[in-house]
Amino acid sequence: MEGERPDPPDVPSAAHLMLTRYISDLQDADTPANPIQPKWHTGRLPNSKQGDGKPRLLLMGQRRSGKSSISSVVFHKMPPSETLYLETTTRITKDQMHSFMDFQVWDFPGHLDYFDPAFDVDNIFGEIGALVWVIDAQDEYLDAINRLNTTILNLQQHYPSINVEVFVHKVDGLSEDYKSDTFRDIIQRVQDELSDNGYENAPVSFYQTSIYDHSIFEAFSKVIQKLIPQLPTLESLLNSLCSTCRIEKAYLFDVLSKIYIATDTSPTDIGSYEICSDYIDVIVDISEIYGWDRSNPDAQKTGDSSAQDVSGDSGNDDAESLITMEKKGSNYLYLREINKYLALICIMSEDSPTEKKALVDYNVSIFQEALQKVFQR
Ligand SMILES: Nc1nc2c(ncn2[C@@H]2O[C@H](COP(=O)(O)OP(=O)(O)OP(=O)(O)O)[C@@H](O)[C@H]2O)c(=O)[nH]1
Repeated sequence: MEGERPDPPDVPSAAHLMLTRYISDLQDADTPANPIQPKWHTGRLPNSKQGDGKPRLLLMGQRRSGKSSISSVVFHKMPPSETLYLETTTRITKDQMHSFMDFQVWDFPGHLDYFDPAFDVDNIFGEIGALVWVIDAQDEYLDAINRLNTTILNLQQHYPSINVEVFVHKVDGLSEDYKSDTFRDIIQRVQDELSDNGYENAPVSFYQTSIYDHSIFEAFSKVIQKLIPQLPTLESLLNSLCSTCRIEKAYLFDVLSKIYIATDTSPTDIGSYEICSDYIDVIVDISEIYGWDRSNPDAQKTGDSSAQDVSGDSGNDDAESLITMEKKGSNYLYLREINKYLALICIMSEDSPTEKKALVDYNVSIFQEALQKVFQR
């Protein structure tokens, strides 16, 4: 299950040169090197009144479309079946998330008209990173689309940089044909309305989601990724790690929410995300039983053996690192806790990855150092 970090192995120089090069470039890592501004909102929130730069996600949509369920399942680990007993939301519910980055999730009651002059529209939309609009695909959705269209058109006039993320939700109960027809129909209706009003390139994206499978986590991963300014740097680091160690797919996960904040740029499929996400559950369960409270400074001072860094790496504040190799069909999974919030999971299909484990360990530790410079916290 766990292994000690070995002495740096005798690796081919090209292998670690590639990653160390990224470290030396990292002074600029906060700002993507590309001078072209990304078309999505980067979470920097230049208009932020508080200037706290904490992206805010708004959850909006019709009554009973599933907004509170999504927030409870993704951010509070509520089992999906328990959402049946959620009460209707009557006031705006604000959740503060403290994870690899701080952000807020605001859950809106379904019946509110946000553009009513009684509301301080600037206070609601002035500082947001993304608007997640939830449509119940099992219900009559024309009203929902009309409201969505009105909202997008309003936003386009006053806050054109806000990402609108449309979740076509509750697709679990639909047949494959009906599901794809509904999805296409919704996209068509929104795009027609936008182009009729001259907004061809509005930042609107669509996802099929359900709280009963991994789709909601995958969709949220993509929403959150657009708010991470360092995303291009993270992707480059992961690409480099994959090519150096011949890893098929690497994900950087936020352990608690199971959102992946970055992956290498090879094609993603939901199957590999599911395997990794289930694996995180296993690790979280095991570390709840056998883990230790790393925030306890006394334990380190007294040299309590239960609080030792399992990696044996005593200079590292985010000390615990966990290495696992497991055979899953023909694939192997490698997990390493990167810091308090993040874990790296790699999928490999080598015949015998144990032979190159030292190389992977070494490169992952370099990746870990690089990441600490990208995410200061
Ligand atoms: N089948 C299915 N049901 C879902 C899904 N997500 C939510 N639900 C159900 O939808 C119902 C309404 O969910 P809520 O989360 O309360 O909806 P809401 O949008 O917050 O509703 P308001 O608070 O009234 O605005 C609950 O019974 C949930 O169990 C889903 O993905 N699939």
